[in-house]
Amino acid sequence: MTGNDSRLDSEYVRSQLRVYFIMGSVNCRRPAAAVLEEAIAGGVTIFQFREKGPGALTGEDKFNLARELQRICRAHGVLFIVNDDIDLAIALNADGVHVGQDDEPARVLREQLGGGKIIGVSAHTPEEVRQAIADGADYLGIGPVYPTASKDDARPVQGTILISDLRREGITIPIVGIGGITADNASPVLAAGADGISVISAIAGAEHPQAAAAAFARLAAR
Ligand SMILES: C=C1C=NC(C(F)(F)F)=NC1=N
Repeated sequence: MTGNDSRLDSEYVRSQLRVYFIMGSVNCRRPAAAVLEEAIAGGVTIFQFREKGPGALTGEDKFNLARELQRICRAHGVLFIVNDDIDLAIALNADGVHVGQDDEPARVLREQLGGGKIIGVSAHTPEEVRQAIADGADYLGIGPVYPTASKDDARPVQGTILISDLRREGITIPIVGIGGITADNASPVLAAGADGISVISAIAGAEHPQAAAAAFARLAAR
């Protein structure tokens, strides 16, 4: 039994971040469960359920889809993370949550979620990074690295500069880059010092999600 505020080993978290697939029903061209099965077969290492935007499911439909996608992740040993919806994460005993700057700080969430859960925080500036680390985040989502169509209120595109600045300053917290990442532009994100790349439409919107995921897995292999 883990204590209410116990944290997973940082190196374990880092190892799981290589190919971070994020999606909800609105991102998929075909049923989300089929897309997730393909993405996992292609080699994604961690999944985030992010049911957001016009047409997103709510209530019981959202809960049922989340539970179906969690079942698929568990069947393949892939971590299942919930975006923003803490109550849903608790109800499903998800492996963790990912929150933005306008959500509760990581230390509060850790109490609510119980021990042994992963808490990821979006950070866009050095100040947000410092605060998230102080609050006990397990990893940071930094971006948008490139222009993105997946988030209509994205912050200004920043390239890989903040990622490389943090590593140059010796900040070692696990980091994933996010925002407009494709197989053609993923390598500079890893070269800048990110431990993984996170992807929505390049996999969810692909004609063949398994092949798309496999391309990222090849790029992200150590
Ligand atoms: C806005 C987001 C920023 N980063 C990430 C992650 F890739 F998981 F770190 N997920 C999000 N939903």
